[in-house]
Amino acid sequence: MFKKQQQDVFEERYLRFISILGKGNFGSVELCRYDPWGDNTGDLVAVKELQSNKQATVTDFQREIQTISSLHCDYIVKYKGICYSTGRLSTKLVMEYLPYGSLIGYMEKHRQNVCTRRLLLFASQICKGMEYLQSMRYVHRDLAARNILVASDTLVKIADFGLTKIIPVDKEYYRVTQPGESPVFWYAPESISELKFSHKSDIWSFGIVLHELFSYCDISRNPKRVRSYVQSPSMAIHLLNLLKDNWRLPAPSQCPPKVKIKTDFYLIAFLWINQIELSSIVQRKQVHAPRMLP
Ligand SMILES: CCc1cc(O)ccc1-c1ccc2c(C(=O)Nc3ccc(C)nc3)n[nH]c2c1
Repeated sequence: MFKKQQQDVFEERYLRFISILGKGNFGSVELCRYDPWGDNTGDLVAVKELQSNKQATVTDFQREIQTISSLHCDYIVKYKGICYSTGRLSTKLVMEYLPYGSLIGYMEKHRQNVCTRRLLLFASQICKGMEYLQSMRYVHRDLAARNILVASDTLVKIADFGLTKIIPVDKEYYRVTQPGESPVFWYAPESISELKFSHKSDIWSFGIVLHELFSYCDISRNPKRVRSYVQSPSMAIHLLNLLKDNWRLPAPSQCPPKVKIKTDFYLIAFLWINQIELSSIVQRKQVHAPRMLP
């Protein structure tokens, strides 16, 4: 079923369940310790098990494993391997464990200590992770602060590749057949209206992530027009009409003037399209880029 490399295969008998980390696209994520010596010195890992055996989900899960195992980037959560249950009744995806959890939870806990420089550092790391994904012709399709994980106070990584698709060589976009649970608030207009996904729609989602970042992931700071995250079809139509009337998310109120780009808060995403390093614009704007910015 998968190309097996020795270090990729984990033995179920050494995978010790610790706790549930969360529930994502068609699977729950568990914190486990892979402890072959049985002395609690093994590594902590994040494990996703396929919950349902619907064929379509099995195929999606296999695609997720093929996708994540082909990605090697400092700003993307690292694949560690797979674990077959006895009798191969189920397969588990084993990933590196990031101890600080999602960006949303991190901001709730550490918001007072996160300055503009750190937000720009996180934005540039997400940007670089997405540039790498784009270079591999992948479209993430679910880029949102909830799918950004925090490895340390100075490092974030892109996670959850359950909806990721590869753009065919002869095409510029991927069109999905069924909408599924659509996080429309992060969707570009063409993704809402035509289920079309491309590098450009990922960049649109990146713009929404920037808004989340500079709102410190505080949902109460969203404009009244699109407060609810309800994924109802009527919400999708409402949002699409707003966007067609050229309404855009305003830069968050507490966004520092130095970062608030006059033309459009999406300028940072524009830099991505043109492969311009965020750090160069930050320096040009005399925004004191964090020392950590490469
Ligand atoms: C295995 C599922 C998956 C699939 C994929 O394609 C890409 C990434 C992941 C993934 C998802 C979640 C995590 C986590 C975490 O949730 N960590 C944490 C830490 C602390 C707290 C409070 N909550 C949470 N760590 N590594 C993770 C990798």
